[in-house]
Amino acid sequence: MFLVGLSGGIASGKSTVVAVLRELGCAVIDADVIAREVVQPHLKAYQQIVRCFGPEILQESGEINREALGNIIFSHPEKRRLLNAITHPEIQKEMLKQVLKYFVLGYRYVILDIPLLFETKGLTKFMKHTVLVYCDPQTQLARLRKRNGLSQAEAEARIASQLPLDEKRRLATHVIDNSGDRESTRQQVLRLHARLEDSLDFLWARLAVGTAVAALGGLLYLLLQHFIS
Ligand SMILES: CC(C)(COP(=O)(O)OP(=O)(O)OC[C@H]1O[C@@H](n2cnc3c(N)ncnc32)[C@H](O)[C@@H]1O)[C@@H](O)C(=O)NCCC(=O)NCCS
Ligand SMILES: Nc1ncnc2c1ncn2[C@@H]1O[C@H](COP(=O)(O)OP(=O)(O)OP(=O)(O)O)[C@@H](O)[C@H]1O
Repeated sequence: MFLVGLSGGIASGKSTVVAVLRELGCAVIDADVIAREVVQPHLKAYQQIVRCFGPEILQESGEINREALGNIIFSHPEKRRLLNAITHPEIQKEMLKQVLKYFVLGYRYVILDIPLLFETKGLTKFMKHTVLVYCDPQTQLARLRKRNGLSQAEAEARIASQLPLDEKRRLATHVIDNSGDRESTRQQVLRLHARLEDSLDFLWARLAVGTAVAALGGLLYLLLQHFIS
């Protein structure tokens, strides 16, 4: 089994690409979804967040007010580091559990959608492939502002809280450019999917060659034994 790390920048189109991969039957684990699950009331991370950020980041229901927490952490790097230190270990544990689940279910590769893949030290070494969902800076800013209803300054602060996409682009083994329309992105995802499936064929071919060589070696050994004795 191998892992494929998928990343991008905020609002660069990761979910849009993942939707196509899921349609194609791929197993995908979404770190943003897990990040929401691990901060449910009464879990360890929830209690730590309330202790560090105070009850003002809670909704009346007791759940975390994500908008309020986002406003704090995207404008204060030290608060962001604190939130990351609380949530990331829990997110990583849950992701590992889900990888094992897919392994047991017989999936031969799993796609991990991790927004901070390239920012998190040592994470890419577990990935056979890394995919960057790229988007040009003006389009990224416009899509983020529109989706989240943010001012120019708020959107820029969120983008600046991550490594620039041009830098991530150099670190990835595959790039999907989502600056254009959805159909152009879909075509690129279909090509990526074909390559992932091809690398599976390559793995099976290596396994088959390895088995054949071992079998021939065994046969040769038996023949030699027969003729020597
Ligand atoms: C700050 C929070 C409450 C904002 O919640 P909200 O529902 O508004 O946004 P959502 O979770 O859907 O994230 C949207 C995008 O923001 C970016 N983002 C989220 N957290 C961070 C972070 N700590 N640093 C930089 N970018 C981040 C990512 O690109 C992500 O895809 C939430 O993102 C959070 O709890 N973040 C900390 C956990 C984390 O690092 N998540 C990223 C996946 S590992
Ligand atoms: N090719 C496209 N053309 C037009 N709009 C798009 C395109 N791709 C994505 N969008 C829109 O841009 C916004 C961001 O896309 P998406 O949610 O896929 O990004 P993301 O990287 O998953 O975001 P996040 O940072 O929240 O995880 C969404 O409102 C989406 O509908």
